[in-house]
Parts: sequence; C-alpha cells; structure tokens
Amino acid sequence: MKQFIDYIAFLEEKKVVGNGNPKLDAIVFDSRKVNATSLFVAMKGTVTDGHKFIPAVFESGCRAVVCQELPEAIPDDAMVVQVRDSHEALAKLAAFHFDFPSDKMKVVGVTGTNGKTTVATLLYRLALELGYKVGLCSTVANFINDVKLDASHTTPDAVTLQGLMRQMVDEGCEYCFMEVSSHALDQKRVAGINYRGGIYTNLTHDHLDYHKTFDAYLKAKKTFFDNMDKEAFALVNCDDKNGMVMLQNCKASHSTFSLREMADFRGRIIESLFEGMQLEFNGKEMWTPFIGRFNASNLLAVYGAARLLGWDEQEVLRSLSSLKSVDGRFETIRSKTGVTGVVDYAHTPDALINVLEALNQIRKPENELITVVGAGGDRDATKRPIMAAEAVKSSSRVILTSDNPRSENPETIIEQMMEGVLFSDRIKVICITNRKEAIKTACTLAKKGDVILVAGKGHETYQEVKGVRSHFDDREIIREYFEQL
Ligand SMILES: CC(=O)N[C@H]1[C@@H](OP(=O)(O)OP(=O)(O)OC[C@H]2O[C@@H](n3ccc(=O)[nH]c3=O)[C@H](O)[C@@H]2O)O[C@H](CO)[C@@H](O)[C@@H]1O[C@H](C)C(=O)N[C@@H](C)C(=O)N[C@H](CCC(=O)O)C(=O)O
Ligand SMILES: Nc1ncnc2c1ncn2[C@@H]1O[C@H](COP(=O)(O)OP(=O)(O)OP(=O)(O)O)[C@@H](O)[C@H]1O
Ligand SMILES: N[C@H](CCC[C@H](N)C(=O)O)C(=O)O
Ligand SMILES: [Mg+2]
Repeated sequence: MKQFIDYIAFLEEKKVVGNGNPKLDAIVFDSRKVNATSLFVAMKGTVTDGHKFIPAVFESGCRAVVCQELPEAIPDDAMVVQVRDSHEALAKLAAFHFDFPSDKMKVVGVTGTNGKTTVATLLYRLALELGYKVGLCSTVANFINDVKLDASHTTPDAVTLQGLMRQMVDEGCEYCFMEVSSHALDQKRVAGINYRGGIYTNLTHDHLDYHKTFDAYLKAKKTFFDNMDKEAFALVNCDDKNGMVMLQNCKASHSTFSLREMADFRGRIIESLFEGMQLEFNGKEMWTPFIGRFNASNLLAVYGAARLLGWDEQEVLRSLSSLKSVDGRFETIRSKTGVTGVVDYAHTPDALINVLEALNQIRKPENELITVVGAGGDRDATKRPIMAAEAVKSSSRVILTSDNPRSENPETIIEQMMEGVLFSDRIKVICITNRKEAIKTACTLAKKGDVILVAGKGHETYQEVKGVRSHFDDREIIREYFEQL
C-alpha cells in the first residue's frame, strides 16, 4: 500500500497541513464510503459541497483529505492537502492510484453533441474485427474485449474511469475508445488521461441547463483539444461550423473530415436507400447498412481515425461494410403488414432533424411518417419546444409523449413541447402522456408502407417517472403491438 505522501508528490499548487501519513488503498469522493485507509477528496458539486462532510470523514477514521478549502479542525494524526482544483486533483490522484493506465494503451476520445456513441462503438467493433484487444467506454455500456459491463454515465467519474482503464490494460487491451461528454470535461473527470487521439463530431443545442450558454458549452468541449499533447491527433468534422475552432491553439496534429469540401478524409454519398448507403471515402467505394447523411459523417470519422492509427485501408473498408447498427440507433423493426418501426436515440433538436431528414429521403411520398417523441425531465428545458417544432415540420403526424420525466410532471413537459407547435399545425399532433399508449396508438394508425419513428430513448431499458425507474424498452413495445396487427 502506498502512503498519502506518495499520492500528493506530483500534485501542483498544493499546501500540506498536519503530520499524518496514512497508508491508503482507495480514493473516495463520497463521505459515506470512507474508512481509515481511504483518501477523501472534497469537491464542490452541483447539489452540495463535499467540504461540508470533512468533519464526518474524520469521524469515520479517515486521515487523508484533499480539498480546496481547509477545514476548521484537523485531527493531530491526519494530513490535509489544499489544492486549487479538487476535481483536477481527483483525476490525477486516480491516474496515480491505478498506475497511469492511459500511458499503457492508445486512448482515443470522441466528443460532440451527437454521434459519440456511434463513432466510439464502431471504432471498438472495427478494432475487434481487425483482431486487436480493445476497450470501450460509452453511454450504452462499457466493454473490455467482448466482456460487457454496465455503464451509469456516458463518461464515468475519474476513479471509476481510471479503474476501468486499469482493467483494460490488465486484460491486454492495446486500444481504448471512449466518449468524452461535456459534463466530464467541465468536471475534469478525464484530466488524468493521456490521449493518443481526439475526435470531434459536431456541436448543437443540448445541456444548456448545465452549461447555461452555448459559448460555455463550446468552451467545455474545446478544453478537450486544448489539453491534448503534440504526439496525439485531433480529427475534426469541418462540416460543423465549430470544427476548426476546436483546432485553434491545439498542439496535437490536425486532421479534418468532410462530406462537403476538401479535407484529409473526404467522403461522398453515392446512393442512399432504406437498406443502406453506397459511400466513397478518399476515392474508394464501400457499402454500408447504415442510413442517413449523419451516419455517413460518423463512418467517415471512424475511417479517418482508423487511418490515423495506422490500420490497413483495405481491411478497414472491408470491415466497415460489415458493421451493424449500434444498439438503439436507427434500429428498424418490420411488421408482417408492411409497417416499419424505427427506434432512435435522437434526444436533441439536431439529432431529430437528421433522423427525420434521413427517413423522409428514403420513404415513398405516398406513405406517412408518424413520429412518437418526448423530452427528458431535469434536463435542458429549452430544447423541448424546438424538438416538437422539428418533429411536426418533418412528420405526417406526431404523438407527443413522455421520455424520462424524472422528478418533473410529465404533462408539464408535454405542454412545454406543445408551445413550439404553430396553432395551425396542432391538428397533426396528439398528446398521450403514457409512452406505451403513445406507441400503441402509432401502431394502430400506421398503414402498409408507413414508417413510425420512436425517438429519444434508443437503447434504454427503463423509464424514470417521479424518480422511480421501471423496465421499459421501445423496441419490445413496438414488437408486441406489431404482433397484434
Ligand atoms: C450534474 C452532474 O453531472 N452531476 C455529477 C456530479 O455530481 P454533483 O456535482 O451534482 O455532486 P453533488 O451531489 O453536488 O455532491 C458534491 C460532492 O459531495 C459529495 N457528497 C455528497 C453527499 C454526501 O453525503 N457526502 C459527500 O461526500 C459527493 O460525492 C460529491 O463529490 O458528480 C457525480 C460523481 O461524478 C456524478 O455522478 C453526477 O452525475 C449525475 C448523477 C448526472 O446525472 N450526471 C449527468 C447529467 C451526466 O453526467 N451526464 C453526462 C453527459 C450525458 C450525455 O450527453 O451523454 C455523462 O457523462 O453521463
Ligand atoms: N453525426 C451526427 N450528427 C447529428 N446527429 C447524429 C449524429 N450521429 C448520431 N446522431 C443522432 O443522435 C442520436 C444519438 O447518437 P449517439 O448516441 O451516437 O450520440 P451521443 O453523442 O453519444 O449522444 P449522448 O450525448 O446522449 O451520449 C442518434 O440516435 C441519431 O439520432
Ligand atoms: N445523456 C443524455 C441522455 C438523454 C436521453 C433521454 N432519453 C433523456 O432521458 O433525457 C442526457 O443525460 O441528457
Ligand atoms: Mg453517447
């Protein structure tokens, strides 16, 4: 076991108070989980302040504390270290605790409002296909080679993340692909990671409840590229208006991808069908079962990263063609009667615009597109009316329903969505609070050839209403009602 003094040796801007130097076996940031061999890091959060619990931590026998503000009383046998930024210190201490796993494999992070799970998962699957040992950290699940582990966050807290990476290294992983959320960047969850590469997909409206302004959201994303060192690559989507902004002052080597203009990785859609797309990347053609321009962009990002990692181009193109859709992203289910159900994780205005555009391009004009959509509670409320407006603009009919209302009143969320719908368009809209009933109604209304889009929850297998989670899976419900048609 290492001693406290070893842990803090490499922290910058620290002030040490007290003479204790306990042996430690865990880093903890929740006072309810400490014991005599824990190092407690006190952090200011969005709900409360970890510093308030330092006296309780001492009560529990813990003698090693890292904090931004010193407590009034410090036991004689304790040591307290004051740092400028506890979040950053936690990330660095966690990296030290697990012996810097990100130095021992090639870690590639994916950031952006939409497309992170898709790009990171496809890179992971491609690596497996090419015979590499590889880990994945994503919204849907974490993977160490083919072993699946549950994920509670898109990017977990620094201690969980470094622990997960340690396991990846122990299992021989050469690569780790991970999503890097804006919350994680703001809370410095990834500050202890040495990246081999970073990918930027796009930046559109989301999470303004947390970041308050779009500019603050953009700045959080940019810190990912600002902190990358010169051995790494930064691969950005230059079709997105902030793509080049990410590269400003970025020391990593710069690469771009685009479906519109000249770029290091240039893509083009040759043909788009319900079954998939024929694509051209840097002059070479390939077929993919994926649908939608946004997925052509995601695949191009995967192709670019694979090339920057030095993987063989022929093998990459061949393997890319055989990759299947990602859990809950544009998953299609067909009924015996010729109705197509599409379950997609679109939970932002831009994602919804993209998915609807893709569906409208491939459906026959005489067939209807019925969209079932809600918006999450305790999350950015400003996106609600915009999502409803976009759904109505691009669908034949819309059923507004609940997503995960969490602690909020579901009816209020639907009313706020409805505010985005023009009075003259309201005839197209039905409001059904119960999501299962909403999906059932869509199935009942659909005729042969029609498409039902059920958006927002994708891979999720629960619904959270009034703080209680119950089993809920859009795909299961569609299948159940399709059976009855
Ligand atoms: C808003 C947000 O991101 N919150 C995250 C944050 O918690 P917080 O800052 O609110 O913590 P807090 O409750 O104020 O507590 C402050 C500190 O006091 C400590 N404490 C608290 C109580 C106590 O009795 N004793 C104690 O020591 C807490 O452990 C914490 O260290 O830090 C926690 C530990 O890392 C996270 O679990 C928590 O995620 C919450 C559950 C969450 O819902 N986060 C979502 C919004 C999120 O992170 N989403 C992103 C992006 C999603 C995407 O777009 O894909 C993600 O990466 O998943
Ligand atoms: N490149 C893209 N541009 C715009 N929309 C996209 C893109 N890729 C995927 N989408 C849409 O966004 C939804 C979410 O995609 P994905 O899960 O890959 O994104 P994410 O960034 O991981 O999201 P989250 O922040 O919730 O983890 C998809 O279901 C699809 O509707
Ligand atoms: N990672 C996203 C997921 C949203 C998914 C949607 N189904 C919801 O619950 O709002 C978030 O936390 O904002
Ligand atoms: Mg994700």
